[in-house]
Amino acid sequence: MASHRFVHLVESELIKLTNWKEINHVLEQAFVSVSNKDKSSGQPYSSQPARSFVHVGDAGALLCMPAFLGNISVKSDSSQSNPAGPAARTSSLACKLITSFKDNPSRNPSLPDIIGNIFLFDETTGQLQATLEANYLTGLRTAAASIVATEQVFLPRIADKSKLVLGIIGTGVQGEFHAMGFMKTHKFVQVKLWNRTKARSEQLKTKLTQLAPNSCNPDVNISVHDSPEECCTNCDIIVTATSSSVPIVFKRFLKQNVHINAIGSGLQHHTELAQDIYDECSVFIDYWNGAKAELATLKSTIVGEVGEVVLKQKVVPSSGITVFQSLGMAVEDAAIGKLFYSKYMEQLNKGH
Ligand SMILES: NC(=O)C1=CN([C@@H]2O[C@H](COP(=O)(O)OP(=O)(O)OC[C@H]3O[C@@H](n4cnc5c(N)ncnc54)[C@H](OP(=O)(O)O)[C@@H]3O)[C@@H](O)[C@H]2O)C=CC1
Ligand SMILES: O=C([O-])C1=[NH+]CCC1
Repeated sequence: MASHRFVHLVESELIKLTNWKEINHVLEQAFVSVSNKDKSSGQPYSSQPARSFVHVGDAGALLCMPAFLGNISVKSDSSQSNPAGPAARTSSLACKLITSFKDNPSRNPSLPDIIGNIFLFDETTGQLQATLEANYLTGLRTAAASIVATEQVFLPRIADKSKLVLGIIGTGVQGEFHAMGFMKTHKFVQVKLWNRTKARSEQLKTKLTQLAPNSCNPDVNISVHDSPEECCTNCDIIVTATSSSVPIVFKRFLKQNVHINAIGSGLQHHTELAQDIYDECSVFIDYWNGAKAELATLKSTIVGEVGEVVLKQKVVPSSGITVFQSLGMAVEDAAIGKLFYSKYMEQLNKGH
């Protein structure tokens, strides 16, 4: 067997390699890959079954998320050494194993709700190439998925993009990654925060205030709110990132043209928003295979996959409420795993 080098990438290493534009670029391709049914089209393609769950009583679950992602560029055309040429294409074979144990944050000492690793394989030989700690990467890729979905589904209908207000409902790990990713890549005049435990949204406000000078709007106003209603008022874009099994956002809280990225999961993956929102909105999803399994009880109009929008196979509404119902999918992990591994190896080969 050919010898090969195996690496384990820990969070401190991954933090140094983080670039939101590159992450959004590979996430967009992950979306495209699941909607592209024509391998010869020159677009990314993928193979990804619905993920499997092993439940540990009521305590938690182990999720197994394998995927193959073909014909992706980990660098955008503009960021490669020869920007005039097409970005080099590669592929990624990966499996994320991740546990979710809802009581972990309240343990002493506290532990994350989700704990995972991405296993990255050589796509020619099948050898294990790398393992990457996946708590940080799951935060990044879930936020990037919401950012790409917002760009595709919502921003085309907004004429003036200079006065946007962002609301974050649930300022845990995911809420924090979403606030940071959106502020790094889009201009907001205000970022509004609400969390069940208020101290946690105050802490995030402090972090975001420090980040603001390096965000798209150094003068952004960051505010903490006492109720989900107060937080959602006047928001253009909302992120719900809680483990609530009962609705916390209702239609009466919302502006007419709002876009919601609903990423949290309680007993079901669609419990954070009230039925009166689902009765009226257009829902976009990450992948049909997952939605058939995990959104079977959702009563709403599912328009299509975000990748179908990128490929112009589905049209987005020109007004009204839109929801990106994010389940999270294995190709997102395969994409971000390959991006970070490639960047790490490139630096290693340059002798850094
Ligand atoms: N779609 C996707 O791709 C992904 C989805 N997720 C899901 O996102 C959610 C958040 O994950 P993460 O940020 O890592 O977890 P954290 O434990 O860091 O945060 C959980 C958040 O949920 C809040 N919360 C929990 N229960 C309730 C409730 N009953 N009412 C209101 N708020 C509540 C917590 O508030 P408090 O601080 O008061 O406890 C906290 O803000 C989880 O459901 C997770 O499964 C995670 C990864 C990927
Ligand atoms: O996609 C993902 O990694 C997860 N979705 C819910 C918990 C973890």
